[in-house]
Amino acid sequence: MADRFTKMHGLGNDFVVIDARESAVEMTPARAHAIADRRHGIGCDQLILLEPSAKADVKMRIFNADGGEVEACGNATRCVATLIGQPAVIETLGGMLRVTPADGGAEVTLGEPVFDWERIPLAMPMDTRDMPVAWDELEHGAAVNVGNPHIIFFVPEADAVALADLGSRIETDPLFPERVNVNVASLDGENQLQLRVWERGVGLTQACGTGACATAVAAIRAGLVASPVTVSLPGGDLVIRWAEGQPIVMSGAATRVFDGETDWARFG
Ligand SMILES: N[C@H](CCC[C@H](N)C(=O)O)C(=O)O
Repeated sequence: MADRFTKMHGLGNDFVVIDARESAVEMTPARAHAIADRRHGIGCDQLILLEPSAKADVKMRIFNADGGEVEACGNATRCVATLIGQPAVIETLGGMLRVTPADGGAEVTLGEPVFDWERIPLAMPMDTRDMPVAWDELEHGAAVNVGNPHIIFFVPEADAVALADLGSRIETDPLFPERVNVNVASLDGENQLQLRVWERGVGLTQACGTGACATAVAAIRAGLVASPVTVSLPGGDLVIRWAEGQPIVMSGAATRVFDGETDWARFG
C-alpha cells in the first residue's frame, strides 16, 4: 500500500503534509531530514505529520528541514486548516490553535504572545523589549515567543541586511538555549511591515507565519504600527491582529500543490 502525502505551501514556505490520522506513520528526525532534502528527497521547509488528538480535532507535529521537531508553524497551520475544510482546533507542542478556512486560505488564532526572558527562552535575564546585545548592525532586538522563539530587529531597509550570514550566527548564539528564528523588518507604510526571516532549522524562507506574528506584536508594542498589521514577506502578505492581553490572529493564503505517493521506509 503506497504512502500518500500532500505538497502544500503558505506564501512559498513549503511543506510535505502526511495525514496519519487513519494509519500511523513513524517519524524520526533523520527520516524528516531525508524527506525535506530538495535533491535526494521530496523537498520542503517543514515536514507536517497529522495524528489523532485526545483533546483537539487533530494533532499537528512539525519537523524543520534539519529534522528538529518544533512547537509551531503558522503557514503550515493555515494549510492544514484548508485540508480539514471547516473550523477546527489543532493541537501542537506550542499550544492549541483555532482555525477557520477562508477564501483560499485560513484564519488562525494562536495563543497570547510571551515576553518573559526565561520563556523565550534566553540564557540570562534581559529586557526582551530592547535587548542589550548586537550582531554587527543588528541591535536593540526584541524577543517574543508565539509558541516558538523569535528575535526581531527593526531596520531602515530589511532587504539591505546580510541575513544569510547573520541569521545563522544569531540562530545558534548561546543566548538562545533552544536556538531562535531571526526576523528583520522595516516600516513599509502605515501599519505595513516588510519582513525577511531566517528560520531556525531551515534558513532563509519565502515566508514565516509565526515570524510575521512575532514581528507584528513587537512592532505594536513599540508603537511603530497599530493593529491590524499587513506584513509583506518575499512570498506574499499576511494580516496580523493583536492587542495586549489578547491572542494573536493571523490571516493569509494556503495552497495545495499536488498529492503524491511514496514508501516512507525508503527515507530511513
Ligand atoms: N522554523 C520554525 C518553525 C516553522 C515556522 C514557520 N515556517 C512558520 O510559518 O511559522 C521554528 O523552528 O520555530
